[in-house]
Amino acid sequence: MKIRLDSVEKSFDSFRAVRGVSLEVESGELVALLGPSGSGKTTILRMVAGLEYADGGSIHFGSVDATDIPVRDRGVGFVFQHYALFPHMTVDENIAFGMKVSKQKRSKAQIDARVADLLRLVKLDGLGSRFPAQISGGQRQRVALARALAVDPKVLLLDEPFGALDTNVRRDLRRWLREIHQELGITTLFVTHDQEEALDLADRVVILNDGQIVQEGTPEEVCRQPSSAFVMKFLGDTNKLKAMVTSGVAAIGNARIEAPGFPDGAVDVFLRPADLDWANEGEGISATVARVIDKPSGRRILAVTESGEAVELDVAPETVVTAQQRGVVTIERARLFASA
Ligand SMILES: Nc1ncnc2c1ncn2[C@@H]1O[C@H](COP(=O)(O)OP(=O)(O)OP(=O)(O)O)[C@@H](O)[C@H]1O
Repeated sequence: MKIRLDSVEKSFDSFRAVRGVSLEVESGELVALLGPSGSGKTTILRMVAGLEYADGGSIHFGSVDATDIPVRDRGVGFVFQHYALFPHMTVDENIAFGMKVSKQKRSKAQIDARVADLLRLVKLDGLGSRFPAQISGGQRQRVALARALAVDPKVLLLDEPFGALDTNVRRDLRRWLREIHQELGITTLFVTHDQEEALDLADRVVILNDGQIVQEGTPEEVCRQPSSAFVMKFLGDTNKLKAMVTSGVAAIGNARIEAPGFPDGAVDVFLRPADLDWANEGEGISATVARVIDKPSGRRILAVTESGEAVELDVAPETVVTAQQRGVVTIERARLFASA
């Protein structure tokens, strides 16, 4: 089922939380809404769910205008970070709950069979008679997903479903969610403020700031072609350095970066740590090492340029470098944006 939002607006008193958001989620697609805290992600999801009404614009499910359809008739399943399971019901009973109260009548045998299928799907076979307090946080969120799927939703809405879990469990769960999505193909809208999670999981990422979409595209598109300094900074660690453009070329240290279309004058150069390297001499930005931090994936050098700007760069683990050493930061890739 395709979801289409057309110029959707939502204000709380005089505060415009969602400002003219238009968005399409194709049938079977998994789209992540990604943005900093307060950017309007949850409000958009709640409007799609029917838990909040839009002040303006429209929301379509397929060809049906769903804007005024109440939540129970929208055919959506949702999982929220703190949408707790019913503590007094077993895992089986939690999963069966939606089917028991649904308008669509099912026999006990049908419900039991469906619960068993879902338990297998979320890899919790054998845990059906436990209570929520007797399983882990990650397992609870898997039960919450099984419960959401039990009533065959047309659309699945997930709001930071793994937000309260630790990093390793989150990583496992998103791989698992990706597999389930591939198997079931339900149109899914996933809210997160975690860039890695969005890029790892989604077919398409929609980046929000201040209630507006600032960029959307595949993970590859938004990573390779960030449309603004905001997106560049939001998607991952980056250094911002000043450079001067003359005749379409930006000069930074003794390195030169193509700057087509930029007028002469100051420009902001954004450099990801992984797009920089360290050399004893050569073309680049002269700097002095302030600190070296060893990480499982390599070494991060914190350096200071001759003009006093801090630069962080990720280098291979075998790079020989020590604090106070002078050298050159070499540039493999850079992004330029008009000076802020
Ligand atoms: N019921 C409400 N009453 C008043 N203001 C609200 C209400 N719900 C949300 N807001 C405000 O609307 C803005 C957007 O909130 P929303 O929860 O959609 O953001 P978010 O991007 O999901 O943030 P987070 O990642 O922190 O959950 C925020 O400034 C928030 O304070």
